[in-house]
Amino acid sequence: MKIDGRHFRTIWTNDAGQVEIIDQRWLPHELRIKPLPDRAAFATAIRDMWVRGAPLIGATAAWGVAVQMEHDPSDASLTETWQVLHETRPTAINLKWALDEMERLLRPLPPAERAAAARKRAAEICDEDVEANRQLGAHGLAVIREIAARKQGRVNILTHCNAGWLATVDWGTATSPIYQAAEEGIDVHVFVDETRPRNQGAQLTAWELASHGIPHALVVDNAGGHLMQHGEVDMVIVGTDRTTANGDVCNKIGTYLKALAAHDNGVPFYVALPSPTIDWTLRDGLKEIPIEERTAREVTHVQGRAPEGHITEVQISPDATGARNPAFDVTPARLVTGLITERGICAASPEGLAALFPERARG
Ligand SMILES: CSC[C@H]1O[C@H](OP(=O)(O)O)[C@H](O)[C@@H]1O
Repeated sequence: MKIDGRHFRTIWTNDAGQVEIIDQRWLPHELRIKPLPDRAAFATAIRDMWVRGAPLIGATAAWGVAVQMEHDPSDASLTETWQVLHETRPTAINLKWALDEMERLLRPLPPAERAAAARKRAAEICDEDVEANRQLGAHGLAVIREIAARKQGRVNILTHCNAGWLATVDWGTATSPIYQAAEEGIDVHVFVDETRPRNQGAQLTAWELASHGIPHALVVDNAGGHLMQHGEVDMVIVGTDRTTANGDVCNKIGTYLKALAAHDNGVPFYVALPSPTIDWTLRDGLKEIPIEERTAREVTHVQGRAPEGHITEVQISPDATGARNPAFDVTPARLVTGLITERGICAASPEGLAALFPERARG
């Protein structure tokens, strides 16, 4: 999407063929571009959330394999790279999807052919993500159009965390319908959950929407239920890091609470996802999806811009206070109104997903 009128993706190759990314840790205050010269840099970028968001994690991993094949295309290197990148973060299934894609392509090839093939496939994965998110956005747009027609007025949408273009290669998932609705002239307004502890909403989603001139308001994570009780939310739309074959949705911590509030107040709760985010092997998200536990420091400290203008981190709790930091939770399918995919919208159920992905239903 555009930053000050200039089109960006979140990951790209520069004129010298080097992979570069937006280092999202410094947004919204600083736009820092970083090269990723080797496998270690790719692993650090994913693990330390220079890049984050399920589709972008997958795309970054694919490029990480491609860059490593230019350094060492041996079988051992391919095996080790799968392992090194896979262990960076456990929850987003796109990481394993992308690594498996690269493994399936490269393993049968002679090592001498692997680097070129890997680079080609990594670029394809990025382009496929952009197109899938554009397509799912068009499907999600229909939901927003229907609400706008019914209300004959502003459509108020609540979203949690950042499932924007910064979480993907471009367009975003939850934000793609919003961008397309705004482009069509529909009056949309977005309540942006700050999304503690890392504030992806406050720092990333708010920055995205502000950059695109989309009306929005930042709210604390605990305000969503109140807004829904008072009829101020027409729909909730979020992304996901892994959705099971029966429609259970794993997403940033706090999503489940929004789904409960939406269900209690009759507010439609949609999840936007490209199909690499579906884990077809799982049917019980609560029991089977690994939930990443991140550092206590992410909870006990918060990052921001100091009055002097530099970015800093401050402690918000007593020295003696520890913290738990589960980074995701699972929303059961029964609380999900619909899944918005690149192939259309379906119920969060095995039947719904099978209707859109019959090749998967056949196993
Ligand atoms: C379109 S996937 C976005 C998804 O990823 C985020 O997690 P993180 O920032 O920790 O990578 C969050 O769960 C978003 O909904």
